[in-house]
Amino acid sequence: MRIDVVSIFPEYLAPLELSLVGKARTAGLLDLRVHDLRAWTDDRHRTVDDTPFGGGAGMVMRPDVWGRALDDVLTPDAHLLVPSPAGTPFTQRTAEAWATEQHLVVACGRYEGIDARVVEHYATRGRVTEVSLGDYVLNGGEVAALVVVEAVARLLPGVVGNPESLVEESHGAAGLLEYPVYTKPPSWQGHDVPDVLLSGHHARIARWRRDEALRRTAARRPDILVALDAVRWDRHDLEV
Ligand SMILES: N#Cc1c(-c2ccc3ccn(Cc4cccnc4)c3c2)n[nH]c1N
Repeated sequence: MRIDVVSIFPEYLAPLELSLVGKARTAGLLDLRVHDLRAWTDDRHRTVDDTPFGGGAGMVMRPDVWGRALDDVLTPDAHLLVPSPAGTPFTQRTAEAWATEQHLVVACGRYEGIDARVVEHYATRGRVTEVSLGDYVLNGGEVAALVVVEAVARLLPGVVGNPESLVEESHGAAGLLEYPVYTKPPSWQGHDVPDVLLSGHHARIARWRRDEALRRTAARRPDILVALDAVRWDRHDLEV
């Protein structure tokens, strides 16, 4: 998979050289390219923004600069992603879908956003998705680019050592929040690891983990349970 990220702060994406994503790049599983939008400016001040038509506070990113950049970076099968507070929510399901793509291009806006005609134009030439991390306001699209790249890259075959671990994660295949995890020592600061986890009884451990995942999901994210109409659970077991 190839992922291109275009930003006026390319150094914001430096953390993607570390850890799992860094290893995926070294192993040739991910071709990640980060570009400085200012490379496509046409003036000595390397201007990327201008005042908004219709007035209002802040500045808007110019369509011509973005157009030159995206014309260079996009390929025929690319999916253009534009982080935005007005975008559709990015979820694990989104990450799973995008992990099957050949080429993702992330256009990181700043200021008050990118001139709307950029999305309008490239939607006539290929797939474009305005995507949001959640209902809060960031200063630009770079954090979303970090999140999308990591969430997608870790799903690529060969990136995560044990693919089975992807199934039991929060929001994984079962859709529930993940159960609590423990390691040595068996007792710490007066807090003991649940006995069942020390029992070696795999069926009981699996049941305990399932119950804990359900309990956590019911307590913290009842919306997920409502959405998971396939999940059959007994309210009495949850005592919630
Ligand atoms: N994904 C995502 C986002 C963003 C986000 C993404 C891109 C840009 C480009 C500029 N801003 C600042 C800005 C602030 C207010 C209005 N319009 C724009 C961005 C915020 N905010 N919150 C999210 N979940």
